[in-house]
Amino acid sequence: MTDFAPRSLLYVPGSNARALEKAQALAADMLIIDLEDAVPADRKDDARAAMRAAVTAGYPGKRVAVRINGAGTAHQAADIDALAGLPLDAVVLPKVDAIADLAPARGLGLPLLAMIETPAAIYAARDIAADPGVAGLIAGLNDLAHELKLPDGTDRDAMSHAIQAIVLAARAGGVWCFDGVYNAIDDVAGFAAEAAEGRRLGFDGKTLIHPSQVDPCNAAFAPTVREIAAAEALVAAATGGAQRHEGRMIEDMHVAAARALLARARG
Ligand SMILES: CC(C)(COP(=O)(O)OP(=O)(O)OC[C@H]1O[C@@H](n2cnc3c(N)ncnc32)[C@H](O)[C@@H]1OP(=O)(O)O)[C@@H](O)C(=O)NCCC(=O)NCCSC(=O)C[C@H](O)C(=O)O
Ligand SMILES: [Mg+2]
Repeated sequence: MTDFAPRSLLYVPGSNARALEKAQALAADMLIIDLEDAVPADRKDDARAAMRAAVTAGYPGKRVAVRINGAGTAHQAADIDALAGLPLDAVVLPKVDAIADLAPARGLGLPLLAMIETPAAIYAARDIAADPGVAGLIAGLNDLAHELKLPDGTDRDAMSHAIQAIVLAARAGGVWCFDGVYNAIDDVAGFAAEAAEGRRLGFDGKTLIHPSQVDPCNAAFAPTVREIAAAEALVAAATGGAQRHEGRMIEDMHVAAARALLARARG
């Protein structure tokens, strides 16, 4: 994968031909073609075939991953077989509860994006993120809410400890981390608020379920004009060590962060 983390990762059901086609023209940084929860059990074979055809035809300019079914399911082995020889950027593994769950996909030789979506996974996230095959963690907050037996519609503040644990584990392991999906596809303001919150919490990007979420997500995770100007001023003013800059103390880590933001802005 390229150096920069994808900001927007759009799930595209492998069983939805129109969505696979439409994804060509969307500005998502990464497509995640889904063979898991979006695909009914009796359509898994069709979805694998459609996924292979779509990936073989290609998605120019986009990174492409496939989410396979989880370890211990009846579907995973056939999913892994279906990935053979495809030009993928990553494989998304759902419901990774322990590093043992990574084993079946290791032979693919592709970066793994491990989904953290159970209480057990929250406690194992540090080990999972430290695994050399893992390139990033993805929060699976629908499943986590279910596993936690949260009432339907509960604010995600109820999962704040778990969400921060995912970011902490990813940073400790030096890998990317991506926020969970926002289910209310018609709630534009709600999506924007949650995407902004995800960035504030330290996520690199957000997983998405609908084309309408792509552009707002890219905007939420891109440096703003104001941030770019502030970073340029900070870098220009930096002399090394602690100093006063525009009414606050800055040190070397602030300069490093400003340089990283500018590099991200240049793409
Ligand atoms: C959520 C949806 C089922 C909504 O479907 P629908 O009401 O049919 O959508 P629209 O009519 O508004 O669609 C408009 C057009 O956009 C295309 N479309 C829709 N979704 C996608 C998509 N994801 N990628 C590409 N294109 C898409 C439609 O085909 C329409 O096209 P056109 O004909 O030109 O008008 C649907 O959006 C959907 O299925 N989304 C993805 C669902 C999914 O993948 N779910 C699994 C991943 S989320 C998850 O598992 C969470 C995690 O594991 C956790 O635990 O939290
Ligand atoms: Mg899930």
